[in-house]
Amino acid sequence: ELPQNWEVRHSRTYSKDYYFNTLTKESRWDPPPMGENERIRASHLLIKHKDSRRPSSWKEMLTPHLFSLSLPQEKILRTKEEALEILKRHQKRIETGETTLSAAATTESDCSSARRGGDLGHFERGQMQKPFEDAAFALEVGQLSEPVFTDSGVHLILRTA
Ligand SMILES: N=C(N)NCCC[C@H](NC(=O)[C@@H]1CCC/C1=C/[C@H](COP(=O)(O)O)NC=O)C(N)=O
Repeated sequence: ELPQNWEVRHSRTYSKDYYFNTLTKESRWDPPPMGENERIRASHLLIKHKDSRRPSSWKEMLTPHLFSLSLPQEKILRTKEEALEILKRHQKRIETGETTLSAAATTESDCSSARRGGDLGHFERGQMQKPFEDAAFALEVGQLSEPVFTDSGVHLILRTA
């Protein structure tokens, strides 16, 4: 059995079989391992903090700062610890069924995916920051992660496919 999009082909030049990926057009002599280019789908709720790689978000722009200069992208000032506390409150509300990850992400996530209920679409290994990828690929479909830290901030991840 081969991962999705891979098939066995025969090389007449070398008179031996090889493996061809009909999607990426890649060819290999050795069979690709199962689960290597597995694609999953996930949504997330991201709470950023002052040390995030991009410490600003659509939400900060909408928060009316009466007396501060309305800079194009307000800087997020909360600490990483404060971000974790905020995320843990959302985690509890989702785990108790009081809300859903999608509803919480829509209003609370600092990622632009908030407008899609946190949906990041399908992705393979190699696309997301490693801590996020490892956590997402370890989830069963329908399972919610514990808080995950990346350079973006602190995430809750729900694997959806
Ligand atoms: N394929 C899809 N849908 N988009 C490309 C994702 C690129 C990827 N992004 C991430 O790893 C962060 C952590 C997990 C989700 C994610 C979302 C970030 C978080 O916000 P930011 O730190 O960028 O301001 N917003 C968008 O990229 C990366 N390699 O940087």
